[in-house]
Amino acid sequence: MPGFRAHLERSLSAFSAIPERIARLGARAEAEPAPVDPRLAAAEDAAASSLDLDDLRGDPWRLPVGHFALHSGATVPALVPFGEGGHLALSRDARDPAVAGLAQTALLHVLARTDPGAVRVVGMDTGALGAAFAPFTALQQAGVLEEVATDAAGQARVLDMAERQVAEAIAGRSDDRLVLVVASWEAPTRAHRQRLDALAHSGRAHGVAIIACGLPDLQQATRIDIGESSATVHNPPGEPWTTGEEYAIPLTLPSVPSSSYLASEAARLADRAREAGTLRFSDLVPLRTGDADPADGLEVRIGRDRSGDVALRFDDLTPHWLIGGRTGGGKTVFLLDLLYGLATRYRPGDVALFLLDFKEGVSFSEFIPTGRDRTYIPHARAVGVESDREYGLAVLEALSQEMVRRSQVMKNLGVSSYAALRRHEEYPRIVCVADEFQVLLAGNDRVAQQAVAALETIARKGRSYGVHLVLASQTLSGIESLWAKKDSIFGQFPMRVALPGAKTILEPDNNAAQGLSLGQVVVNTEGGAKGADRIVRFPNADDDHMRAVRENLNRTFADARPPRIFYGYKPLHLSDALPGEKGGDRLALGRHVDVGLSIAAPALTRSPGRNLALLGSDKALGETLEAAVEGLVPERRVVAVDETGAAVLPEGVEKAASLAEAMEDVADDTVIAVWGAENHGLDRAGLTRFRELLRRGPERGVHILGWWRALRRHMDDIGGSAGREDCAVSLVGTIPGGELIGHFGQQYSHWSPRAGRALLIDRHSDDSGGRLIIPFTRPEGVAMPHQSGTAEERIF
Ligand SMILES: Nc1ncnc2c1ncn2[C@@H]1O[C@H](COP(=O)(O)OP(=O)(O)OP(=O)(O)O)[C@@H](O)[C@H]1O
Repeated sequence: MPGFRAHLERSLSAFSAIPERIARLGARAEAEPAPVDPRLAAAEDAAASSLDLDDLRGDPWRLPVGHFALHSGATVPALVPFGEGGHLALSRDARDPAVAGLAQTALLHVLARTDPGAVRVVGMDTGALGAAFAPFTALQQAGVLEEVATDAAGQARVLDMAERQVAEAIAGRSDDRLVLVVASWEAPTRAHRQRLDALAHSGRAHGVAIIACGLPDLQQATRIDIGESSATVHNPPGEPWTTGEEYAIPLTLPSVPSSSYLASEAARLADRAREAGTLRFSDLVPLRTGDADPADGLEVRIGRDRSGDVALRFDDLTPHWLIGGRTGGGKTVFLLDLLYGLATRYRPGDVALFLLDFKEGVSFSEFIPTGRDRTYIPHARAVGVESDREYGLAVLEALSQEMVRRSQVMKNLGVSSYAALRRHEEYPRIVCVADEFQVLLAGNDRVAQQAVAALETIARKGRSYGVHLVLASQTLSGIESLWAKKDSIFGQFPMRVALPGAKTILEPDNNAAQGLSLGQVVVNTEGGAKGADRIVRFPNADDDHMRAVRENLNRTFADARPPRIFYGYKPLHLSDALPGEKGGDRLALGRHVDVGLSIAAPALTRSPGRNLALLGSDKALGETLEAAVEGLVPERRVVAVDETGAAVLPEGVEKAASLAEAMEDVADDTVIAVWGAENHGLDRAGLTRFRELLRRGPERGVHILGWWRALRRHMDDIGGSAGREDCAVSLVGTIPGGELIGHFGQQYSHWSPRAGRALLIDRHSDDSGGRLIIPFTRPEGVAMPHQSGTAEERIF
């Protein structure tokens, strides 16, 4: 406002001439009241009337400190420069009610004339235990008055905060101001005093303004000496009012404000701050759908800090993020803010989300269709709910493969960055979020090792191909595999997001996350380094708004497919299989734990060894055999032998009373399925015949599918290691990996049985170590046949 500034300078220079004239009156002026020189009075009045008091009073950085009484009897408000214009230093501390009143009024003056959030306040009152701030409880509750120090530890904290403010301003990360009000300061230590002086020195230009009561010698301050009946104002540091040291017209301090006035004004300002600081989910996540360009990075608003809205980026500088916080600290909500923000800013063709949740509970249910709500986020390509570690690994490996694919395309196009690739091909940026990712890396087993390797590849190279990781965890301390690789992997995660209770997300010497409240987060884009922190407030998620966003997205992108969902806890049934996934020579056993949940269906071809052994005592394997058989009929002739008495045989299956009967004159293209094969009751000749069928059957379309509840019995029945190749496909249930080594080999020792999963070993495939599958089980509600006592007796 150059006009105003020029006007002010003119007015002030007129005022500054007055004391000079007083000075010329010499000693007479001091000795006894002289008759007023009418020219002086006229000059004072002229100067006073030329001031635009409305403008001056509206300036937050002109503190009202009382008024000057002119010789004519008129008064003019004293408004001293503050902030960049200097600090304010009063000769008495706020235990003097007049001083307290002045400091309190000055503070309210600043807050009332600046935008909410533009000024933070901290205080010290060690001499009166915070009494000077008592009327400002509402401001404290609203977070405007951030801390009042009443002891040495508090003083240190307040000085820390002010120093951080200076550092942030110097680094260009904040443009708000911090007002430090020292109401009283009992016996400051030398070190603390030096820190205050340093703050006074550099704070003026870098965002810290001090009102110092009882510290008249503070540097860079307009000093006011308070006498019994009046006060004297010294020259403001940046704006001399007079050629002398002090301003000769005495100052009358403002009358002491009532505490009820102070409290009601504080409450008004607190309400205003609260309202302005409340960021709603709908502010971050608009209903309309955006089409921002992902070429140079993804940007998403996640909340607000002191200087306004905060947007974070996935780009070359912050390609991968690490998020931490205690349970209940708001991690899920933060992720919802982030992901819904991305989904409303970018088209599904430009951003692809892969969401993995390794904890119990359904964090990502807001992205997928459910029974009650068919809407979903079309950007989500794959969602793992209570994911197996193997599923997480499969997703990471799929992302690595996608990077390889993109690298080949980029090579062909002669480009070396994702941004350049986007000029030719519309590959989406990929954001993969793994919640409680430490589960994936727990221990030092095969999955952990492979997951670390995949993470490392993506972390190192993802930025070039537009692939980004967000790893979230309640704790990082248990992640042995990752700690071992700490430097190599964590170094690739410059973006650190620390929620309340986060321990190891920031550097060990950085305690910025301490004292965060729910809804606040520390964002640090320098790998958690101390001093690079922004405290950001993010909104709570809103179910109704999320649903409205999903509905809108589903309307706008009606062609987008729903995400592939992996429910770690849900059983699968053959009835969910697509027509092309079963029948013919496909033996549908379940689904692989992979990104596409591909069908696990070994082929029953005429090659040697194409027989199946289901191994383990869990009843679910019997149900898997039921599904396998059901998938074959009616295309294949199936003869079933149930030695358990518990099988539910599908329609169209022929029954045989025993394996011996089933093996009589077997026609070509016949499948023999046996439940409880260890109870076959074959004699020596029968066993020979059985082994012969295993060996020679497949070439004429005859296959044996058998469920053995004991591995040793299976090994004996097929003739030990000599018959191993005759049964090339095995589905292993409850048998621990250690017991598999003898028959299958060392590479299967990793298998640890668990409910709802089985290990598919196909000696003719390339999968070293087998593949984890979710075997098909019997749909609930299928009646068990009457169980005969004899059958039961034979099992146990
Ligand atoms: N910004 C916020 N403002 C207000 N309330 C919030 C905010 N963020 C989270 N909450 C509330 O805090 C509670 C816990 O949040 P959330 O479920 O996100 O935590 P979490 O860290 O994911 O916990 P857990 O890991 O145990 O699931 C919820 O009731 C949520 O509504």
